[in-house]
Amino acid sequence: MSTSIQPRMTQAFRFVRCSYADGVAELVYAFDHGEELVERVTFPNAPAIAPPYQQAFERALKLLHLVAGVSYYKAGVPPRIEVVAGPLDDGTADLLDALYLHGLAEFAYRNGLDLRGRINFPRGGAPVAKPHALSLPKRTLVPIGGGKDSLVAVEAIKSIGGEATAVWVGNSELIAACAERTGLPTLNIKRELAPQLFDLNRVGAWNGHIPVTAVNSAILVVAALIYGYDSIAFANERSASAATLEYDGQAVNHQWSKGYAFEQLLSDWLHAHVAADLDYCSLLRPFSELAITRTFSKLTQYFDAFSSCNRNFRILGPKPADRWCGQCPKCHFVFLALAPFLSKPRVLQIFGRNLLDDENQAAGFDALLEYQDHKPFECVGEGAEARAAMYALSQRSEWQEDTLIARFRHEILPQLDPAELSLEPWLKPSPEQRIPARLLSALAFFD
Ligand SMILES: CC(=O)N[C@H]1[C@@H](OP(=O)(O)OP(=O)(O)OC[C@H]2O[C@@H](n3ccc(=O)[nH]c3=O)[C@H](O)[C@@H]2O)O[C@H](CO)[C@@H](O)[C@@H]1O[C@H](C)C(=O)N[C@@H](C)C(=O)N[C@@H](CCC(=O)O)C(=O)O
Ligand SMILES: Nc1ncnc2c1ncn2[C@@H]1O[C@H](COP(=O)(O)OP(=O)(O)OP(=O)(O)O)[C@@H](O)[C@H]1O
Repeated sequence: MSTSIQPRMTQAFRFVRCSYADGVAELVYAFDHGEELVERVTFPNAPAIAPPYQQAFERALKLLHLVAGVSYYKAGVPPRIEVVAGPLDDGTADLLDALYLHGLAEFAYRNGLDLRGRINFPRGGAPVAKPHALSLPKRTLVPIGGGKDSLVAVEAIKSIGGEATAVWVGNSELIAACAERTGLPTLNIKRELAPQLFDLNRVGAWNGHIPVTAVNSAILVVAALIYGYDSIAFANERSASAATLEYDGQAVNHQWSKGYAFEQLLSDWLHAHVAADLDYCSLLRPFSELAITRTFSKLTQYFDAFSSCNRNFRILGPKPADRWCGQCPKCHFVFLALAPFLSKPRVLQIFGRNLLDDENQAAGFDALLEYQDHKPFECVGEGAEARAAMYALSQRSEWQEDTLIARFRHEILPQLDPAELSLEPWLKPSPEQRIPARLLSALAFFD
């Protein structure tokens, strides 16, 4: 298939319509009045929507349409945004304005664009009546990403006997294997991007990172109403709220839609628009990456199945041969963050190599430490926690002589304040979280 659209030359991005039938949601977009771009999300074995859930479902579907549009909008970033169904109520417009501005901040920074003042969803629609509780079944959708964080969240919920389903979006066999390994019931939702998007990329559309966690979240809100769940528990860590860098007075955070600001916006929006008893939260919000890797280090049953390397999750591009590419910031960070809590042979067994004994990886680890570089545009912990992990390894005889640890000791450590290198503060939870009362006792799993 080919396309005649020149997205960078267009005047308007249009949310044309969305529909749902027989488990398939169709989300339709267009630039100006050009050809339609249709994304499909398929919910397997979907039962008919129960009548009391109908209004909530329609609102959730509309939100999914608006959120998933970010993949296409970014191809052209035209000056106008139009919603054919009519203007949004102010609360919905606020959510979308924030999501597109902050969720595309990395995209804008890397493409030399400034989206401030450009993203204005049409507003002024009638306010919606606040929804009642729907008496949703007391069970939880736990999204699985194939990496350590969601597996920790699963085990925390299992530890309190919570009823839960492991759910994932997309076709990843790696995620499917992790989901099976949890022993929970599983649910795999399919997502098919409009095929023209790949053609647009080939002919020079704007391209870059999008807030994909927001898209997955909106899909799971729809799923909660189709299948009947009262909560969606992501595994987004505290460190995800920290900006990757500041530029021209704006925080640029690769992980914005994993951060606490987005969690609060979406959770409030759901209570105001969808159902008083549908909770959206992150179970790992109080914890740093290091607190999570410490907990994960005890979950040995997943060591031969998980991978945090995002190259596994490409739709089109090449994937690593053996789960860990060993070259990317996620591989670097997870290696570094797990190592303080495991024996060295265990770490090398998981990754199949010693990334800290390879001088070619120096620049990658320097970026994690924010040494002569900024934090990478990836889902990695804060610079200060990477420095604490590196310091911990530099004090252990089995790691001390490895090339990059030795370099850290001689070159970088003398420039650091020893008072800021302890692991301990990173292992303490912080108070910020939106976890519903029913799941709060799962936090004891991290003690
Ligand atoms: C897997 C991955 O990291 N993909 C990013 C990569 O995409 P690439 O071009 O290398 O290949 P594909 O993944 O096959 O994508 C092909 C094109 O499709 C478009 N696209 C894809 C998915 C989507 O949801 N929307 C899309 O528009 C896009 O044009 C692709 O080029 O580089 C892209 C450009 O920088 C990124 O957009 C791809 O990121 C995916 C959306 C993705 O799923 N990334 C997650 C692994 C990810 O980054 N997760 C974050 C969560 C942060 C958040 O706030 O949500 C994280 O782990 O930190
Ligand atoms: N394909 C997916 N479907 C559903 N949820 C996903 C998917 N990919 C990631 N997520 C969820 O998004 C959140 C952030 O993803 P992230 O990659 O940080 O977590 P992870 O894969 O569990 O762990 P890691 O940090 O080791 O990669 C997690 O709750 C994860 O379950």
